[in-house]
Amino acid sequence: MREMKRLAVIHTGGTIASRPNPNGPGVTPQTPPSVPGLPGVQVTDHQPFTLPSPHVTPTHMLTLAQLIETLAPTHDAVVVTHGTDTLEETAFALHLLLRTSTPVVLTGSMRHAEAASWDGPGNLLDAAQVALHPATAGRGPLVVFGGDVFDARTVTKVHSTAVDAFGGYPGPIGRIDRVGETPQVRFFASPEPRQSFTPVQLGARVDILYAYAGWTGEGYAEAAERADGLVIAALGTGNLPGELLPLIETTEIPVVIATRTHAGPVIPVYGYAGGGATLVEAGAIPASFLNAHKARILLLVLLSLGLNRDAIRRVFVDDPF
Ligand SMILES: NC(=O)C[C@H](N)C(=O)O
Repeated sequence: MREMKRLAVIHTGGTIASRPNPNGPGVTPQTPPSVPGLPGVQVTDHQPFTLPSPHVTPTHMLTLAQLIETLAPTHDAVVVTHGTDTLEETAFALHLLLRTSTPVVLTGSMRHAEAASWDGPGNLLDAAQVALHPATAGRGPLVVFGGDVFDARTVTKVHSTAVDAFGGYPGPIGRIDRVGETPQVRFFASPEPRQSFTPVQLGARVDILYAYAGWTGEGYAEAAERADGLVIAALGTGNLPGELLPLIETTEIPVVIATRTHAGPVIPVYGYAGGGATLVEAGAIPASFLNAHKARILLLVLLSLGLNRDAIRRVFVDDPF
């Protein structure tokens, strides 16, 4: 007889666990969903916390990583349900923190359990079947949403209400569809080597500043004073107004430059004051393809490990992550 597969489902809240609030306005996370129809699979449910994802912090992400590491040796796969607003930050944190090779898939929903168009059960079944599929091993944590399979490094929420809420350049790395009840899982990319980091806490403070036309550095000095590291969602390939250059030159803490555009890398092209080449010369660290909020997660992991600015630069610039 074929052995039952073991799937751990970790519920953390979000719209997929939400319904109208009986005591007040709006919808709130209440009851976690169950995975619909998975014959031959033994499912165990875990609920480390039940939060709307805007309330999820890096400390919750670390707790989740530790729970996954304890469940992984006795399970074939792990699914995490999560609110969609910060799902990509948790997915990327898990990408950095997890050492296990047990497949981990995150999902959520855009419509709550009492909405006619609730997308929770479909996404949850998709996530479970992708997680249990043999081709999923070795890919690091994935996000499955609307049938698309995304890499944790590149996935981003691209729509505030649509059911197909996730995308991100260069797009999905796989897809799940069904013929009858049989899942058809296809991947379009090969697994890549990853390194993992093991901080015991994520207590560093990293603030994000958002660049705009006419920014002369408002808020920069205060942020540099209170934080252990800064990320700037900069313009284009990683450029800023000229007024920012002297501020960055005199900043001792790591300053990471991401782009506020929705695709493409940060590269040191421009040599005018505040251009990317001058910022890198002034000590700023380019975030490559990471968006600002994922660059923040990497920076706070590295700061929490006690790495200095040069070591942090090496991880951002040289190492696969
Ligand atoms: N669709 C969702 O899950 C959004 C919700 N505000 C959350 O992130 O918790």
